[in-house]
Amino acid sequence: MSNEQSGVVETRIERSDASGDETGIDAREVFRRFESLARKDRALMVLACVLATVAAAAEAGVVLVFMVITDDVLETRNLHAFWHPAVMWIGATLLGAAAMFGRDLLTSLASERFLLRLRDKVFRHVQSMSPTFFSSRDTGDLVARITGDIDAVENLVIGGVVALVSDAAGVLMFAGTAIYLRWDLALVSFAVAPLFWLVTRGFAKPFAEASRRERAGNGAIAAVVEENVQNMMLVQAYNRPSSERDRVHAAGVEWLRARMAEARLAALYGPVVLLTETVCVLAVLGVGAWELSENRIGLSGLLAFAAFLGMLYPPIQSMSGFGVLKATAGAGAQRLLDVLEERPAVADLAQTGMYQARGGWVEFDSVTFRYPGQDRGALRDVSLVAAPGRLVLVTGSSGAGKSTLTQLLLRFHDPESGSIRLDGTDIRDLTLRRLRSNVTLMLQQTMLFDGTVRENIAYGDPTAGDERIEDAARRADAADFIDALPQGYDTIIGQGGSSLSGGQRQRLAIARALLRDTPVLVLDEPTTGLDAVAARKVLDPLRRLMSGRTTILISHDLHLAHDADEILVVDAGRIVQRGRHDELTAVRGKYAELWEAQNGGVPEGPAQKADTGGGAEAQPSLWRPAPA
Ligand SMILES: Nc1ncnc2c1ncn2[C@@H]1O[C@H](COP(=O)(O)OP(=O)(O)OP(=O)(O)O)[C@@H](O)[C@H]1O
Repeated sequence: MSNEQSGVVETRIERSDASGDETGIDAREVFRRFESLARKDRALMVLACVLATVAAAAEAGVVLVFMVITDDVLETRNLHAFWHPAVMWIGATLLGAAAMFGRDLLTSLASERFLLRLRDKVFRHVQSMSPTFFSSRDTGDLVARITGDIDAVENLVIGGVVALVSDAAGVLMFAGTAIYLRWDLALVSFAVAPLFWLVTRGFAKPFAEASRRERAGNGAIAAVVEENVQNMMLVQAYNRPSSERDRVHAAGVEWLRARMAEARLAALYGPVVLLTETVCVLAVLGVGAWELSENRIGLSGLLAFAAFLGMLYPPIQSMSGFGVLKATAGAGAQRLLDVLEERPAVADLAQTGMYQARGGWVEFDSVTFRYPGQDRGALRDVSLVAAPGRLVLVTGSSGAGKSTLTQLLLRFHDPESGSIRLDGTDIRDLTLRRLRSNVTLMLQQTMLFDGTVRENIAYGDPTAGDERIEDAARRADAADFIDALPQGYDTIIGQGGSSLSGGQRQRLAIARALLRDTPVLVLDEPTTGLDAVAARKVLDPLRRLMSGRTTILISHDLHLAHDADEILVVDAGRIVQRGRHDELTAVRGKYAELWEAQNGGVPEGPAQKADTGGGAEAQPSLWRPAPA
């Protein structure tokens, strides 16, 4: 699979040369990296450019007609000669207007389609990243990059290119017309035109820096607001609204400063350009006045030429402004490429091994793994075998490496050494899609979407009909509470299932997993965070879910210890004990300690919630029969 197909983008970025510097990347680099997305709309852009040229030609035609009117009507005071050029004027204006309409429409279409492709590409890339990528970034800032900074790139790659061609056509047409009308005055007007270029060059760097600060400020606001919205209950419960407001305000002040820097520059740019234009017009008028005194030009001819300069200079200004556009686009593109240049932790290669489903054998063979940038291995020389239909319980203190096991099995990372096999095939030889379609992951934090109950269950198998969805809900013991909801299966449950209790959310997740129906199941702390009653209610559905599947159950809570075919105790990345519950409680060791901490005669109540090692809290044993 090519890099493009897998959504992996080349990582090498040539930082900008002298014209770009640390404020962003060079425009050529922006084109090189993103031009391929514009290729499909090349015909649209060419047509837009042709129409832009027609519009410029029509405007130049208007100037010529104006000259005819000054020479043949005004100079000679001959009204009869007025009507023909007047009709030509209207015709040229209509043609120009139609061409401009087409140019703007086609440019917008090409721009929007480019944005659509770029957003899809960035999002696909983000989707290929491992959990470490997301934990090391501010979500709000990431969203701002995907939604906001892509505009900056489009402004250059599509809008900028059409505008440049449009302006260049205008300059050429008007310059040609100027030479045709008065070559001597035209040469004077060309000689002073580079002043515009000098002005823009002076503004480009400060504009780029201001734009970079503005984009970063925008990302920072999004990050703080997103974090607050996510954690609003905590903020309110801890009486921290005012300090959080201060954070949002501080980010807002930073953004305001950056916006004001941009506004100052923009406000200054206009008058400086106007001044430059005045100097240019005066230079032409000066030479024109001299020619007038020498009787080489008539007054009306000179005034008409001066009016014509009003048309020649705007496209020159606009072309010079392309430098500013390049600089600001470079700043946005840099932020986007910061995301795109991150490599996914695993490469999704074409399947090489001959995979044959054998019921879901999971094997870890001397697996060692270290998170990027960490000195200590999160897993060291871990081996385990989970046979089809068997339950392997992995327990241990917090930070021991239990969840890392699941991350490796789903290939969010690859081991440093050793191998993991599914049904005898190394999982690196399977496509991610094939691997993950064999494994269902259920996390402690139940992931639900803002949709109906039905949609959330059907996420496990989008092809499932109502009957299968409702059957899954029944087997997950969720049918009763769903029926009691105002609109039953069509009730919208809010973002993250916010209108449901923790136990209800977990039972929906179980229904979804039942529907998914994969041979391998990975449960990461399925009862942690639930109170004793809610946890007890999910045990039976969990057993139904695990029945007949290879299950790796990660848990501090030993509620299902008796069900486990094998228990692995992980400590500091190593498996320090393994066996069945009875065997492990019969010897003194880490497992017996964990078990006793939860069950060993500790009276019910707060004491039982002693931390089993710094992570999730232990809960009262669920093995005692529930009160009738
Ligand atoms: N993304 C990460 N980057 C760096 N280190 C990490 C990352 N995720 C986990 N770790 C480290 O790896 C070790 C194992 O973490 P892991 O989450 O597997 O532990 P755990 O046993 O599941 O803990 P808990 O029971 O608290 O969830 C810990 O020392 C942790 O700090």
